[in-house]
Amino acid sequence: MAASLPNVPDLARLVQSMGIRPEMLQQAMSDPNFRSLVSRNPAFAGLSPSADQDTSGDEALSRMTRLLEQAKAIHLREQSLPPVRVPQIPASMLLAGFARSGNQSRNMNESTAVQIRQTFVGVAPGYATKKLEELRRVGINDMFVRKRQEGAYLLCRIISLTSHTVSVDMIVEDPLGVACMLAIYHYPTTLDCAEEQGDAIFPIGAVLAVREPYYKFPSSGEVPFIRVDAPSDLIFLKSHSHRALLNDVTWATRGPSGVIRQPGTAVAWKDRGNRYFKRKEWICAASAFSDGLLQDPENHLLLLNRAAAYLELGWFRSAAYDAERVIGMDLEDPQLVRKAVYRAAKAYYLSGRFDEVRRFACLVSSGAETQQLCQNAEQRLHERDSGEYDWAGIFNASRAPASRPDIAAYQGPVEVRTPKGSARPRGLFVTRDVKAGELLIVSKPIASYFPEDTPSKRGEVFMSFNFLKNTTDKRSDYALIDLVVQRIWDDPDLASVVQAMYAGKGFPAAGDYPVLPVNASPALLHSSTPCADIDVGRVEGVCSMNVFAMGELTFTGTAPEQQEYSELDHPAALYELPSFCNHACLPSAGRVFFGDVMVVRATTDLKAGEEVTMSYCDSTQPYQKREDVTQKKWHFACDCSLCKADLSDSAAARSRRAEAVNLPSSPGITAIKQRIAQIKSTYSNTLERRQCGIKPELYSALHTLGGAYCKEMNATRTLIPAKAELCIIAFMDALEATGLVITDRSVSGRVKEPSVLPVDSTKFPCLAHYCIPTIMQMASAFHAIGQGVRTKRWIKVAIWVEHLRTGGGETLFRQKYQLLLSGIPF
Ligand SMILES: C[S@@+](CC[C@H](N)C(=O)[O-])C[C@H]1O[C@@H](n2cnc3c(N)ncnc32)[C@H](O)[C@@H]1O
Repeated sequence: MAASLPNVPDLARLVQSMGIRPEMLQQAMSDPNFRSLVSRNPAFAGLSPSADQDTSGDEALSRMTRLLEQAKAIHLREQSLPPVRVPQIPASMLLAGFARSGNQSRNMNESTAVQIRQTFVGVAPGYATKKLEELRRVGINDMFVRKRQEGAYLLCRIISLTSHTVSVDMIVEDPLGVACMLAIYHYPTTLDCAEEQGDAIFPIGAVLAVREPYYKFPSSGEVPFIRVDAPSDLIFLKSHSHRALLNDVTWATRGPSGVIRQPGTAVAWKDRGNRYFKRKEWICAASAFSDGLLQDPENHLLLLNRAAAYLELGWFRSAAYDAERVIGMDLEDPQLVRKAVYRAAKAYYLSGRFDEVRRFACLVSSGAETQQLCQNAEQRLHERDSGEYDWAGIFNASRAPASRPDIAAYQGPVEVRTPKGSARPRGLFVTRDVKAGELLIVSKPIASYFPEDTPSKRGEVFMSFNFLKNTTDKRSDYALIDLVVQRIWDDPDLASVVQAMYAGKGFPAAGDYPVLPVNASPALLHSSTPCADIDVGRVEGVCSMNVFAMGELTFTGTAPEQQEYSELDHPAALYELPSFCNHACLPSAGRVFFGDVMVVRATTDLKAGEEVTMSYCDSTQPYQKREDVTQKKWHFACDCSLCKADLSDSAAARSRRAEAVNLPSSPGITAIKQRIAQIKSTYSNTLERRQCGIKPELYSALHTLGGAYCKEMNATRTLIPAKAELCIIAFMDALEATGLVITDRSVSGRVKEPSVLPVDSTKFPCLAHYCIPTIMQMASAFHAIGQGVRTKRWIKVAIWVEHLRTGGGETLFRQKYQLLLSGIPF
């Protein structure tokens, strides 16, 4: 039964105005993830799904896939049609319609408003690289719809307030008075900004040049609009150099009403900027200070304040430049000098240029805050150069929501290269022999997103259709693209790094890596213009192919501070070095996250020159599912030792195994045992299997069996030692299926060598992260039957595995598994 549209006034109109056809929404409503969000929203009261609407995960997935396919078909159809000219729509009509829909969304009551935000990834038509002076001016009526106007720019001015869904939209007019809607995507900080902030960034009356504009029809509707995907295509015509372009321009209309008078002096701009700053509207503040500096380029207060705004925006290069300029002015006021020194030091610190921070340690003019930064910088330099970290302290700090630990990045014995004389693609390799557990990389993200960063708008339903991956993405996946654009805004070297990263099929080959420093101007000339043209399409590709969901593969029990995220939004980040790591289902390296910091360690001994691989999928899934992920999303066939072992079994055996794994879960021990027997019978004793040494599907089933014994005893609240032993044996079998070599399988009697671990500690299990919960449950079972020595020995095994996986030894282990350890005297 199809879900009916929610009984919320304006929703239907809102949905329509966003280009979402009602039937598309109907289909989305049949997805359980989507519905779970909706059902938790009071605005959707009356829409709670009834039992007969429930669908299995697979069914929901195929519905979402159909929704995506429909959207893609509309997009492709539109692209296949020839460009057309359109009849002119009077500006007054456009303005009236736009104001009506804008007012509706502005007037929505925050608590009951339903906002459906739909967007697409993979539709950017390109980005402009030619300077404005090299382009010819066109008017709106000169443009064709469904066409990017190459070699041209549109001169226009804003004549409406803004409206905001995913893009910031407004009505603009050209000098002839012809109007159209302009939609700006990916402009820094606008994804979740308030309407008023949109109005301040794009104020009525502002004159803009849109380089190589793309005029298009909306996904539903007939009124075309100009879509700006690359925010660097947009130029605010403010500076003297740009004013020259306006000299011969006359405007046919008297201009819009509602223009807010611009400050006439640098001081007035400063005051305006300070007001924005207080409201944490950093980009508006930076723009106001920049405008003031256009009038008075040497104004130290404007430079100092702009440095503070840039720090908030993550534009550290320009923040340091502005602050250094103030330091260079030798001001007499010691307080101002102290501020300048601190802001410069902070900019270097936050951009990881810790050596630069050192410079400020001996300055008489530096205050206590700077001195503290200098001390911290010494600690960071030690981390960066030695790879020695206080992991327990970092773990503690990373328990806070949206944590971004203050530590240095580290590049251990690894390098990115393309293997010569091999079909292997470019990847990450060790430069010397390393041991299992050795630290390879500590990576701070290029950009990271936590749902907590943006206080969620109640009732928001964010749908991002990704045509590059053919997936319906989470809000985080889309938000990450904007954050990367924001980071690139002020960092030309980072732009080259992104250019050098894999962006997926359909993009020009990635550039060389490592990248050479870019010869660019030392800072932003104005906050509204990025340091380089931004290839947004490539940023989308890079984010799509390299995003990491932070927090995956961590297991600490259910710690109360662990944040629960909706299925539609979760923490996500983009990293530099880890993105060059190729995949293996049975990888040579594993990752853990401390907040948004990714730590990569070897999971096996590696000889110099061997490849560092990580798993892109759940390695306990059967071959077919893993292959599906690597082929469909990444377009390659994995040839790791696990895949070789699986392929050495017959195709029929692999199918039977997949079938057994996919059987609906049954809690009964007999059923689980049957499934184990079925799975076991599908593995052949081939050379490849023996070399690989693991049976992940069997691990999962045996772990479930051990858990079922525990559950049974918990349910009856009776401890039956014989059953506890069966449970322990199942867990041991499970651990052996992950490659752990157990040297003492005894479950009762005297322990012969209590000080020796009951495992071969020269053989580290590749699937270490799966082992910990199993070992901990087994230790609990030993504890329950009064086997104190065995309990301690197995916890020591867990510490050994966890240390090699995460570092931090017993101290970190105790903190991390506090909850699981509670009740076990250790
Ligand atoms: C995240 S990138 C990894 C780094 C990439 N090789 C590069 O040059 O930047 C993912 C892409 O690398 C390639 N790749 C990753 N693992 C692979 C493997 N095991 N075999 C072949 N190609 C692989 C695929 O093209 C995949 O889409």
